[in-house]
Amino acid sequence: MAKAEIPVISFEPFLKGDSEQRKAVADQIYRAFHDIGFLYLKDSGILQGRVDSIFTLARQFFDLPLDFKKRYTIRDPAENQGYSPKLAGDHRESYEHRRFTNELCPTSQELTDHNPEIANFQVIMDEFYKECFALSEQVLKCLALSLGLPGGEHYFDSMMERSDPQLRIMHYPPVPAASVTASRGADDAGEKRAKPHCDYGFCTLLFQDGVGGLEVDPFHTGNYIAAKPIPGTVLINIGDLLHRLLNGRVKSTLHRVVAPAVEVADESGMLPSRYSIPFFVHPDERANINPIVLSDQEEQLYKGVNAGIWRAWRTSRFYNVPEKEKYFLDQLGIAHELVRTAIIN
Ligand SMILES: O=C(O)CCC(=O)C(=O)O
Ligand SMILES: [Fe+2]
Repeated sequence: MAKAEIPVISFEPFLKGDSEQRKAVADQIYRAFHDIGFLYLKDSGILQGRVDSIFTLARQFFDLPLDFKKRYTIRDPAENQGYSPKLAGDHRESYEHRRFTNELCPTSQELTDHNPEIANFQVIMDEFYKECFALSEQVLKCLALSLGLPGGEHYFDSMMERSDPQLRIMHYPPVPAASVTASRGADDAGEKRAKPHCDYGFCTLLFQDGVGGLEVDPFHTGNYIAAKPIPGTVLINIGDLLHRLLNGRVKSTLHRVVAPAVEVADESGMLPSRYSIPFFVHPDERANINPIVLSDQEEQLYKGVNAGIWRAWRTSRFYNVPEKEKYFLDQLGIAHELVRTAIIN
């Protein structure tokens, strides 16, 4: 069994090196995704200053009055754009930003009326989005290169050209330490901020603040390990759709977010808030995700699915809309299979 440790990989030789160096990085990346489904990428090309400014923007946005934020509430789970107040079971609020659809994005005028410091929300989100998008394309190239997929490193190009990933800014509000102690069960690491789940797209780039709490269950045995924030890195993990497309070669791994230890409570008994910024990479919604087999002996482990219906199914589930969830699941025709984990979001 592979070691339960999330590796730190430098991307620089891939970005600046010759073909041999690029292949060596691609192989390290594939190995990490194969073994554990998570890795930390350093020297990714995304500058820390850019990451810091998006965290500042997130804090400013979530500090706005709830009534104001609710004006931009997500209307349709399949569209998945806009603000989302705390959902049952989780302790977080979020805002989703897309590439092509941002009707629920507050304008600079609307924002500055409330806080003169938050101008250019959309511009800053769009710029960060572009950097995350470009990095995710490079990471997919690594997988294609390492596995020798048809078309070489361009294997994913057609699936990404019109793809519409989602950049989420997320705020976990402070938690009363007393509630964490009260809810702690024998095998419970404390009040959960995000329940255990696998991501459902191709892969996720995650930026987190210094508070910590993200945990990963590498072998789905219930033995969670901490995915601590490492400054200057991007944490990247595989989602269910890429696990399917690569016929199980890379792992979509369970993870959750727990509250900090009660010892770090402030004098009023509150545990600190937390901010995180995931970029969920989804392929073009028209793409058919047909598990790839690389030899005559290899069997397809999963049925092919349409990427758009898959995403609509999983977002309906995430936002608790059971009738839509059932509708899209029926269209996929995979009810009998219900992915590899019992717990999904
Ligand atoms: O907040 C985090 O660190 C992780 C959040 C997460 O896993 C998710 O939103 O899918
Ligand atoms: Fe996640």
